[in-house]
Amino acid sequence: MKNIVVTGSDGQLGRTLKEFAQKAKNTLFDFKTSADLDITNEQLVSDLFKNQEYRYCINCAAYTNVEQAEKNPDAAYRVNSVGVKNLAYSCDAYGITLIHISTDYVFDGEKETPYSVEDEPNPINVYGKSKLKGEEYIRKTLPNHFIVRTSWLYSKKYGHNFYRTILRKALEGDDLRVTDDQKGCPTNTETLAKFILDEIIEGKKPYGTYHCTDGVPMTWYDFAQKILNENGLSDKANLVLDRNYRTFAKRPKNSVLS
Ligand SMILES: NC(=O)C1=CN([C@@H]2O[C@H](COP(=O)(O)OP(=O)(O)OC[C@H]3O[C@@H](n4cnc5c(N)ncnc54)[C@H](OP(=O)(O)O)[C@@H]3O)[C@@H](O)[C@H]2O)C=CC1
Ligand SMILES: Cc1cn([C@H]2C[C@H](O)[C@@H](COP(=O)(O)OP(=O)(O)O[C@H]3O[C@@H](C)C(=O)[C@@H](O)[C@H]3O)O2)c(=O)[nH]c1=O
Repeated sequence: MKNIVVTGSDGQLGRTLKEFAQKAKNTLFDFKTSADLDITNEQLVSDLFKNQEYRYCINCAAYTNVEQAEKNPDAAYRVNSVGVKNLAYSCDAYGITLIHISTDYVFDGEKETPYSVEDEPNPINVYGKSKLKGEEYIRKTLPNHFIVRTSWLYSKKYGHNFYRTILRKALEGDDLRVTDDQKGCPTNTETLAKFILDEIIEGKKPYGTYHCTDGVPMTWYDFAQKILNENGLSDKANLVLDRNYRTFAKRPKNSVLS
């Protein structure tokens, strides 16, 4: 029997894992929302991990608001760096394997070709820097870890993401102004959940860093077009290419992961 705790379980990835967990055999899942377990509270994390017999911790908890992170870096670092450090520390103390999710935004986007796990990170925004720090704490303190970087994550059903924002705006009849100045691979949370459960946990991959995406590079504008097509809204919606779409945070021009 595998005992798995999932932190940040009310986010889009956490909720997808919860759905998949219903089909998993020989596995006991313990889903912890931010209200159940605040990963920034070292004592709470330690007390929980000490008293349970977890074999894995899948960390889906994160500060993911890229724009807000620029305005409130402390909040982003607290969750994405200090919170992750707390998890790594307690995982090490109680013999738990940490499966941690990271991001394409650890790269600066200056490379012309896809980024491999061997490429040197160099984040250009606060969110990316805070996530890289989290990765570094894990590598420093915990040998038994998996760091899985993904990109442009979306769920059609749960949470806040580009897919659901574009769909909502289109259905409300808003004009869609979307940039094409970045290239990345949109990734469905279902792909990532399967990778974690089937390939990492069941497939027994060696510890280390992995990239997991849906493997089809595109711009945000291409992605918006795809979302409209998929939902039969291409003719009705007004999608406009807007290279001046204003954002506070810098984002990597190319963050395609190989
Ligand atoms: N979204 C994306 O496009 C991408 C995400 N990733 C990474 O994938 C992982 C999953 O992301 P995703 O599911 O999209 O994220 P979401 O923003 O959907 O969910 C994050 C969850 O973390 C919780 N959380 C925040 N702070 C804490 C805390 N201190 N303690 C415990 N829980 C907390 C949130 O709870 P609450 O809402 O209550 O604050 C929320 O339920 C993250 O590591 C993210 O960095 C990587 C690449 C792309
Ligand atoms: C909603 C919207 C965004 N955009 C632009 C802004 C930005 O440059 C780009 C993406 O915007 P978003 O704010 O939706 O996505 P963003 O927050 O940049 O998404 C990122 O989230 C973090 C958590 C990650 O780890 C990354 O992999 C990535 O998915 O598209 C438009 O041009 N038009 C729009 O209507």
